[in-house]
Order: sequence, then structure tokens, then C-alpha cells
Amino acid sequence: MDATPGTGSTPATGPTHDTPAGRDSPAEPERRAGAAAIRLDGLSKSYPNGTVAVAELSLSVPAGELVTLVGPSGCGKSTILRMINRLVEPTGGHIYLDDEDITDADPVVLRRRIGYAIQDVGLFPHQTVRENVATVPRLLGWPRAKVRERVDELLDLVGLDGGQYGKRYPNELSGGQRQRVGVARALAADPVVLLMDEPFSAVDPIARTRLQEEFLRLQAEVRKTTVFVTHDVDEAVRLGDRIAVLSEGGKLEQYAPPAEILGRPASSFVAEFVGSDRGIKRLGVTDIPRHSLRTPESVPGWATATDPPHVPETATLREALAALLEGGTGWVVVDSPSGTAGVLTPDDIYRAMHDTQPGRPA
Ligand SMILES: Nc1ncnc2c1ncn2[C@@H]1O[C@H](COP(=O)(O)OP(=O)(O)OP(=O)(O)O)[C@@H](O)[C@H]1O
Repeated sequence: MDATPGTGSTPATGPTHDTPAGRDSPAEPERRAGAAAIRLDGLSKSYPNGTVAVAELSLSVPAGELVTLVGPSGCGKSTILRMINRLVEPTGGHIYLDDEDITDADPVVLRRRIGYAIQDVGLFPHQTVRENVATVPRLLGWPRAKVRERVDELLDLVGLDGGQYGKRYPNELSGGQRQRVGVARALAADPVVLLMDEPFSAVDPIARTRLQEEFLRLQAEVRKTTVFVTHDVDEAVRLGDRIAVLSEGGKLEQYAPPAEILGRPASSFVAEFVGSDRGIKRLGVTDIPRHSLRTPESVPGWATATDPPHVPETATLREALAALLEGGTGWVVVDSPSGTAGVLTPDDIYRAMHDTQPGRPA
């Protein structure tokens, strides 16, 4: 399958933050690394016992995008990730970062350019939070003051108070806090690529949702090219600019934005894997189509409604439906910065779900 993405919802840009440590500076060339595109070309891994973990996978991830890998247990997700940072040696194919073939690059040097966060975090138990986060910058020989500044910046970025948590050891943190430290450590040397292997799966659902929200905020700021492995389709839909659905042997079943995967599954395997409630999931990744909006005067009760429900025009159809169901008017007002953009009824939402071109938010 050709897995070169077409149009994307996310611009392929480098970091947009403007913290003191993130500013361009001739003295800090490594901090301008930004994000690199990843290209896997016929990537394969077979084991001596005959197991084909991944067979000739080709996949491109544009710089700054987040791709989620989903698929049943044992389909090769972790192997793909671990081949990118060469914890697993490929038996065939090539890996490129931008135009550079890194298939045979020195793995130790390579891993300094690639952040890696995993389920059990892998924090060093006898080192404090600060020491853990500082691991790669120290390896790179950064001056102490710069390491300190970077650790402060990162703890802040992942929502941990350095004063309160910096001197703690991993066993003195909650599971969610440990995951945050793991993400901070993976980002420490401003890698061009971030690999995440089920980083949030060890925490309870509420902490997980919070971590996902925080990660989305963080990703919007740092815009690293990210490959994120998860078992959880909801997580894949929520976080991914694109989703790669894999079946056994690392076979790529579909590679597309979430709305397209949910709205137009390429095979019965994909349809089954993403589940029977994919209609509801799809509502959550579909924008309100402007052409579906009615004029306020055309809906019953407009003139007399005192406190109708409102959503911003940037809301998803799911948010619009939730507001509509809570509001009790039978319709929801869609606001634009300049005033009322229009009104949406349940019929409009139904039609929007059936009209919308998947992958092309209306
Ligand atoms: N050292 C090894 N020798 C032989 N087979 C292996 C080895 N390591 C992994 N495998 C096999 O490779 C396949 C892919 O494993 P991988 O861990 O990549 O799957 P996964 O999709 O990440 O699974 P999960 O979702 O359960 O974590 C599996 O069939 C696994 O048993």
C-alpha cells in the first residue's frame, strides 16, 4: 500500500515556542533541531525462528506530525518503533530522517536525536526526577547552567512543579507523574523525532485522559514528529494526525487521518478493529460544516429562546451534539468571532455525517 500521505491537517513546522531556552542562538545549534520527516522504505524484521514481525513496511510521516500505530497484539507495532531507534536491527529495508538514510547510522549517536518514551517509563530508580530528565543533555556535555535551565523548562512543559517534584525519586511519584517525567526526559535534548510506546497505558482512565490532553497541548507547542504506539483506538483517534492500522506481520491495512479511517475503513479488518461505535468516534473528529448551518430565524423557538446552547465554530460535531442534547431547545447556536455563524439541528448533524468527505473536514 502506498503510505505517502496526501493532504494533512497539521503544518509541518518546527518548534513554535519562544521560551528563553528555545530561542534561536548561535551558541545552541542543537536546540534548532525542530522536527524531521520519517520515511520507512520496505522495512522488515524477521527472527531466526522464522517469525516475520514486520514485512516490507513503507510509511512516511511528515515533519511535525503525530502518527498513531494501532493493531492487534503481536502485529509488530513495538518492533517498528524499536527499528526506528535501532533497539531492534532491521533485516531489510531503509529508514530515512528527512533525506538522510539512518539505517546504518551509529545507534548511540542516533538515539540522541530520537526521544523514546515507553509504558513503564524506564526511569532510573536511584536518580531524582531532575537527574532523570537531565540524562541526555548531560551525555551531550551541555554546561550545568544550561542543563538546569532545560530541566526547569521541561518540567514546566509537562506540568510538574520542579520545586515540589524535582528532588523526588521515581517511587515517590504517582503513575501519571512518572509518565510526565518520562515524556520530559524523551524531549530533553530537543530530539527531531519522538517515539512513544504505549506511554499512558499504565495509568487509570482519568489520569490517562488528562495525560492525553496535556500531551496534545505540549505537542502543539513543540511539534515533534511523533510515532505513538497504542492499543486503544480512542487514544489513536484523539492524538493522531494520522492513524496507521496494522495487521499481523506489520502489514499496513490503512494509513489516513482519523476521520477517514472511521468514515471509510479500507477493509473489513479496519472496520472491525476500529469498532462498531466508529460513528460516534467520527463525530469527535469532524468539524462543523459551515454549509450545514441554518439561519437562526428558520428554527422553531428562536425568537423566544432565553438561554440557548452555544458552541464555537471550531467545535466538533460531537461537542455540538452534546450541547444540543443538554440545551433543550432542539438546536444549538454556532458562534463565530464576529457573532452568530448559524444554527445546527440534529438533522443537520446527521446529514453532515453522511455528506462529509472523510479526511476532508468540511
Ligand atoms: N526476539 C524475538 N524472537 C522471535 N520473535 C519475536 C521476538 N521479539 C518479538 N517477536 C515477535 O514479533 C512479533 C511482533 O512483536 P511486537 O512486540 O512488535 O508486537 P506488538 O504489536 O508491539 O505487540 P503488543 O501490542 O502485544 O505489544 C510478535 O509475534 C512477537 O512474538
